[in-house]
Amino acid sequence: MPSLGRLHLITDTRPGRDSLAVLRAVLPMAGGELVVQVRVEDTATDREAYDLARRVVALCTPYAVTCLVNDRLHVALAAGAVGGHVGADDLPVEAARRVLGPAAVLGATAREPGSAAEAVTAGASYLGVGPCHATTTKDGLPPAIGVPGIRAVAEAVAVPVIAIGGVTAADVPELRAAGAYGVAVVGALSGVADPARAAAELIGALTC
Ligand SMILES: Cc1ncc(COP(=O)(O)OP(=O)(O)O)c(N)n1
Ligand SMILES: Cc1ncsc1CCOP(=O)(O)O
Ligand SMILES: [Mg+2]
Repeated sequence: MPSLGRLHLITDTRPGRDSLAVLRAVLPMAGGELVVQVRVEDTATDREAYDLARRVVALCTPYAVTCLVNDRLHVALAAGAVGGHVGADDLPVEAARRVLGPAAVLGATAREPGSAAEAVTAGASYLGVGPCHATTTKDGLPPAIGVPGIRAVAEAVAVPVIAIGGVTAADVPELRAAGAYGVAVVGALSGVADPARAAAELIGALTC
């Protein structure tokens, strides 16, 4: 299994956002710490997801940056991604692992220690844990678990914990102190004037 980067850039395909422009800005300075997760709206067709994933894989390959696909594991396989990410409404982790195979990177969402440990037993290679803080990026999320919630999961599992939800570079020191390995962000890179600079700040905080 390839070593996992600490900064997970999740594509923002909401209207008015340009996820490929953000990725082009971030890739040249991110080095091995970047993971890109292709995430499309639920209303997107598989063809749209596949087309975006192919473009993201093509952009990531020259930089040896890991590309994952959220939810749609057939798209991950078809597009040549390194793996995928599943949550409670997606394929169960053990089924996702069977689909992707033993060598793939497979992320699973968790928000408390019990389900986190179960996801690892079922084959997750990392956990996306949150929402850490409140966020407007996704509707219908459960309450934020805060840094203590991240710590509780990190203490319960031996795989990398990736904190998600309203995370900025300023949050990184206390998240690392709580046991988080890395962070996954949408708005902290997509909603800013200078994504390359924002990524440099995040990676600096994650690797110092
Ligand atoms: C790294 C990471 N963590 C959590 C999620 C959320 O996945 P899920 O709960 O399945 O919700 P959707 O993203 O599918 O709406 C994630 N995508 N990545
Ligand atoms: C997909 C997802 N799952 C939990 S929070 C979230 C969105 C994170 O976006 P942001 O980094 O902008 O808060
Ligand atoms: Mg999902």
